[in-house]
Amino acid sequence: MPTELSATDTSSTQTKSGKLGLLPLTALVVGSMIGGGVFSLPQNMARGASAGAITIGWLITGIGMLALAFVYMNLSTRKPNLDAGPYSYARAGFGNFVGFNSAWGYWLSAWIGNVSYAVLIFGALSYFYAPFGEEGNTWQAIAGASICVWLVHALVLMGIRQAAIINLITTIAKLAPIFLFIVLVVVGFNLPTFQLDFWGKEALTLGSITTQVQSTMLVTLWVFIGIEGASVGSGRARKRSDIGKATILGFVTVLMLYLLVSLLSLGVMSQPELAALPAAASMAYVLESVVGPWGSVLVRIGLVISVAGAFLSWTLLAAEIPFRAAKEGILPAIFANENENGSPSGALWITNICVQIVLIVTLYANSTYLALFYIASTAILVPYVFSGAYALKLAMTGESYDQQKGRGRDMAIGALATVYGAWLVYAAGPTYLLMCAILYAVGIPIYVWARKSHGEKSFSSIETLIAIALVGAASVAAYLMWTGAISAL
Ligand SMILES: NC(=[NH2+])NCCC[C@H](N)C(=O)O
Repeated sequence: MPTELSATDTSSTQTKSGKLGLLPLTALVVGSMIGGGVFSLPQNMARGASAGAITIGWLITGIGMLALAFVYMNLSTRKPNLDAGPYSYARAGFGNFVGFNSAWGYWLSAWIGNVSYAVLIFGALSYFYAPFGEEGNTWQAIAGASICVWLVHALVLMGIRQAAIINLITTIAKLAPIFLFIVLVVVGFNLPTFQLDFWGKEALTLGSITTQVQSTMLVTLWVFIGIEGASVGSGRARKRSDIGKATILGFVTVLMLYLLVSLLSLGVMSQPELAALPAAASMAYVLESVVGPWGSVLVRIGLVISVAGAFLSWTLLAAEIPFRAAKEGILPAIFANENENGSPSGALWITNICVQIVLIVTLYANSTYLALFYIASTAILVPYVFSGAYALKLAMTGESYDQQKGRGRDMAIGALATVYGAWLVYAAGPTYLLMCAILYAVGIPIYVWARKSHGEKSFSSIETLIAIALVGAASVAAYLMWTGAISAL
């Protein structure tokens, strides 16, 4: 195949079984990002921000996330052997301990996100069976969620993979209600409602524009998680040039859908009204106010199918990442156990036991979908920031570049993605960062255990410093939680 010889790209993965054209590739990109977040966007965005601030929030996210999308696209062609996702990039660029934290953080985010999915599904079902509760965290909901978790667990142990047919059904289930929502809400759109307090100056609770924009950042991050998976499909592209096009096309499509869902809602209900809606499945309430109860039913059915599909994908991923890391000696060997069906059973068991524990915590702490996905969003920042930084490092050192061509551009993209990541760390705010520090600190002994069992040294001198800082932050966090000064859940 001629593509194999093209000058700057070192990848050979694109040439294998060139199958997918531009449209299916784009669908793959779209599908990897849209999951459950979109169904709650109207309330989640409006709860702390006005229409003006929300627009700025999407603009910043659009630029930052596109940079990240390019980073992954670039890295997947430049380093085709590093195919275990963000974790392998962090490790290649910054050593074992950073690599470990990247895998650990990605794993945390994946399964905590799944807890939020479980709560979201049962919250949506409360319309049909009230005892589940609008937040999906009553004992009935948690019992139902637990049963579903172990059902999916059993299916994956039996060797179930994400089948094309499941993908197709869930893609239709998520896109159909979104399109219909947009069309119907355009009809119900009322310009004066939309223009009401456009910058949130009159609302006493919203604060400055920066504060408002900041309040949207964990939400916009959440709905774009999965962007790192978009480059995974690149190995199946028919034409190499389609990969870039599909990434941009898919990305812009998703951004447009999110923008429309969140902004058009502000023309149906005012910002304070939206903010007062239940956080989970708020799209259902908005559509119901335009077309009546069937709108709510439609959104909820779409949500359940879409999120169930996403739950399965993220269960597979949550097991796959630690499985790979364990195979490379970065996590304890138990994560690398496989059963006779070729499923990563060790990682799967550990993951779903964690999911079960946090589901129970959710019941007692009365945690919400919002709080849970805020933690999942914050947790993924480490793998994201280090992916950007790795792309930046490659472009700066010239490693994997045969010539100067493209280095300047890649440096800019890597820098942009890293800066966006750093801004997100700031925007996440101390509560969620401290909460995550505890979750990351728990990983340290596990890392030491993994290295010890391989008879290897755990930390270099700089890694020791990182570990000490992490333990320090976690201690502060634990103390503050103990005194009740912070509570994230
Ligand atoms: N279970 C997870 N960790 N999911 C993360 C993906 C979130 C996805 N972007 C969504 O909007 O739903």
